Amino acid sequence: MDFATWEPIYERILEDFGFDRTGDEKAAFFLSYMLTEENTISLSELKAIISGNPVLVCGNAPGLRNDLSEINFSAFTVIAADGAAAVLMDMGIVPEVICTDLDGNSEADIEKEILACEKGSIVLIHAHGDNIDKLEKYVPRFKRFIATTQAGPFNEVYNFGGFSDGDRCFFVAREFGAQKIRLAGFDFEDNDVNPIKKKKLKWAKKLMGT
Ligand SMILES: Nc1ncnc2c1ncn2[C@@H]1O[C@H](COP(=O)(O)OP(=O)(O)OP(=O)(O)O)[C@@H](O)[C@H]1O
Ligand SMILES: Nc1nc2c(c(=O)[nH]1)N=C(CO)CN2
Ligand SMILES: [Mg+2]
Repeated sequence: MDFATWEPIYERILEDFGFDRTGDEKAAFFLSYMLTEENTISLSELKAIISGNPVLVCGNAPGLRNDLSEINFSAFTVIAADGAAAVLMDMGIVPEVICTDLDGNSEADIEKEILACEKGSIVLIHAHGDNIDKLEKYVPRFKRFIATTQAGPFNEVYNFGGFSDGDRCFFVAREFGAQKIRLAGFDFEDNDVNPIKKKKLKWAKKLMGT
């Protein structure tokens, strides 16, 4: 999605949450300074594993494990949203792609994302106004990654659309030409979550058009 299309949606999201665009821009700038020639993954590598392939996008709803029990993993490129990566790793599956803002459920989950990266996952690390501390702490531990922002893209900091980890996975699958997208671990109506998460799920549902 080009930024001109995303920007009005982004502005509505900022207003709804009371988030500040400047904070997102500062975080994106901070992340951009952590990119080197060695730790940057090219978009062509990402495209090569998505384009023309069926993609399984995994959210981290409580039903994820159950949903995954029906999946033939060899038929899909797997894209995992933050905590969903840890669930997959615990099942012995290394997702091909992970979208994360590094604020998953626990430090143990982040360690599993770092391990997945070592085992070949392409990790899209997302900068926003509320995760600069996490970027500073964990980004140096990722061997290779792609930097993303929800504000304006610049240099090698990309915006493929989407806000929370799950809907960003979906936008990445679409942007890079997935042949079809199957969802696992998405429960937009989950009431067993805090009010902010509830609002994020409401936006995810809207953005993913379900
Ligand atoms: N019922 C649900 N509870 C939690 N996550 C869900 C649910 N349904 C779908 N998801 C998706 O799973 C993604 C990963 O969830 P998880 O709780 O691991 O990460 P998170 O880091 O807290 O998410 P985010 O940072 O995007 O708020 C979310 O971004 C969301 O889009
Ligand atoms: N500024 C800001 N942006 C976000 C935030 C957040 O807490 N603050 N959380 C997200 C997904 O959890 C995605 N984007
Ligand atoms: Mg997260």
